[in-house]
Amino acid sequence: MYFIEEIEAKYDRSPANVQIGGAADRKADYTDKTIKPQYTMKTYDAIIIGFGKGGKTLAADLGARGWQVAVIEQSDQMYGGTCINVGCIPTKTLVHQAKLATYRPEPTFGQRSEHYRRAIRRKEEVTALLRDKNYRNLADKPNITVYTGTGSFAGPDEVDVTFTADYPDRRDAGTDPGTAGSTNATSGTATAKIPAGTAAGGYTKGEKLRLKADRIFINTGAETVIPPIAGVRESDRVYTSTSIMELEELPKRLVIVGGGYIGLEFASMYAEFGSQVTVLESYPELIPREDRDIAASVRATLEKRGVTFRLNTQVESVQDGKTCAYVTVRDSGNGAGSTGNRNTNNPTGSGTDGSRQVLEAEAVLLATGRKPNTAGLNLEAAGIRTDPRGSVMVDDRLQTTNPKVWALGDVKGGLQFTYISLDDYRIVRDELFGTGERKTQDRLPVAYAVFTDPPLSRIGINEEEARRKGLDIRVNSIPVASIPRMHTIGETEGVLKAVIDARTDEILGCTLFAPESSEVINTVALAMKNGNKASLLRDMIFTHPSMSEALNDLFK
Ligand SMILES: Cc1cc2nc3c(=O)[nH]c(=O)nc-3n(C[C@H](O)[C@H](O)[C@H](O)COP(=O)(O)OP(=O)(O)OC[C@H]3O[C@@H](n4cnc5c(N)ncnc54)[C@H](O)[C@@H]3O)c2cc1C
Ligand SMILES: NC(=O)c1ccc[n+]([C@@H]2O[C@H](COP(=O)([O-])OP(=O)(O)OC[C@H]3O[C@@H](n4cnc5c(N)ncnc54)[C@H](O)[C@@H]3O)[C@@H](O)[C@H]2O)c1
Repeated sequence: MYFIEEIEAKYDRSPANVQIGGAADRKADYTDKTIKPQYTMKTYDAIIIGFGKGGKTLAADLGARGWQVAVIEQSDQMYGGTCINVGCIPTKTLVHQAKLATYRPEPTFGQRSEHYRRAIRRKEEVTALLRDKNYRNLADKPNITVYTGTGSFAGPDEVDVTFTADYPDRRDAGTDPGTAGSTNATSGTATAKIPAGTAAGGYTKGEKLRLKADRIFINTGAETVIPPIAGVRESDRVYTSTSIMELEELPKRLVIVGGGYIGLEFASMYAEFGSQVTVLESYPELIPREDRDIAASVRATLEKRGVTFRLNTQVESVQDGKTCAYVTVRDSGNGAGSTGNRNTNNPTGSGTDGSRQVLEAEAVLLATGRKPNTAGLNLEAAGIRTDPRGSVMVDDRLQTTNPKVWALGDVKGGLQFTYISLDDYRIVRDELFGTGERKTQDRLPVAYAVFTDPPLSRIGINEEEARRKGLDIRVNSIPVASIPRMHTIGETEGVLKAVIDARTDEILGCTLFAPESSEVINTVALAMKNGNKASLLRDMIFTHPSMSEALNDLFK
């Protein structure tokens, strides 16, 4: 039932000033004065659904230009979005803490667990700080309203907010006097406060409000894919990347389902914290988009840290026991690609049944991909179409199939990185205030980094792609051990690789599996973006001793 009907049915009366659905001329009869006409429609210049990177940057920009902006965020623990709260920032805080653990390894598991607990606390501090900062950055602006609630389309230019937290401030919706300004809007460690309003009253959790704007931006991000594995939803020991970072007990044995970005980062991190880690990947190859020599180097390095890889492996079920979970796995085909030490050195292995095996683990992490967050957005009501993967369909300027609505960040599919969402904001900004020429294709090539230890960073095409395309290339590869700087810090594992056009000297791609590569790849990106030749990096004067100076040799 549509919400206004729900309220009317509940109280058997019609609001005085409802402007929705032709109800404005209905008779007002509020005998219960505690009932507020909070479903009066409010009009903004822009509505942003989701507090992600692109959306929050856009909100601040529009606010600074004097627009009236509504930002709708479903959770008071998610101001600032995925990156700040459950993505890049908490993971990289933990990756750093895990690295610290390797400098002075604790002798007992108990001591390693204590370090892990401190690391989780540290992560909480960092995310709480940034969450609060992000909240204030928008909510403290006079013409930006942050609604803590779920956004859902009610029409082509209308969005309903269902409040998920009490909202005491009614400065811009208000018809009721009341209190404002002092209520803590959050729970847990974040302590962002709802700012004081000029008029007050507020909404309670579950209440609804309708907003209208000529420009609406969807920035609702993505959520973990929960694979159809028997028992995963029932088990108390199965985690997502979000929930495992709340786990305060270091798991002695951790099984990770999925060997992609999240799988590898968590495998590297938890191995350094002191867990015995097994990665289960259904695909026959690890990180299939990378050159095989790079994948082999990543795998060998993580195996040295104690990670066990099982490729071509299907997870059949997860069942909780008294002290651990039992993960039943089955090797597909001939098991080619499974790690050589399977069944002999697998720390989690507890028994076999033909090609089946049962692994024991204190925790199981699902790292099986992320899908666009569109459930509940009621996109059909606004004529917004999605593709077969559920991503909001956009053109190269991010406009959806509704000309009043744009989509930014993970929700529109494609590359899922914070800096892509930020660049989406730039495209929208250009569309609204610039020449309207900036497009999604303009940002290529895009670099990325997987924060294993050492990180794997890449830009452009790799050797195998170049050869498949029949390009005339020169491939340079050097081991990390050849870089003086790496000896000074005692980290000599990894490899650097560059793909260069043999005729034009153009840089086609670069992969760095090396310490500090998540920084150095940006230098290569800059050169590529500027159309510089490989000779620029070959002859560039870099500081010494540094990781960057390795580019002199790599681009020879
Ligand atoms: C564990 C992990 C590690 C990562 N590490 C990195 C990294 O190192 N580097 C990197 O670049 N990227 C990383 N990413 C990816 C990165 O976090 C995302 O690409 C990025 O945060 C996406 O931002 P966004 O703008 O799409 O929206 P998000 O930041 O996802 O924000 C969407 C917001 O919308 C809210 N929302 C959803 N539905 C509704 C609704 N109906 N109504 C109201 N609000 C709603 C959500 O609560 C959320 O706060 C990582 C992701 C994960 C999960
Ligand atoms: N450093 C970074 O920038 C960073 C870090 C983490 C995440 N992210 C973003 O988050 C996104 C999601 O990461 P992700 O690792 O969850 O997804 P992913 O798509 O990178 O990897 C998922 C992996 O799980 C495997 N898989 C799927 N179902 C399986 C099953 N049932 N059993 C075994 N294996 C299975 C897939 O074959 C794949 O290798 C990434 O695409 C990335 O954009 C970025």
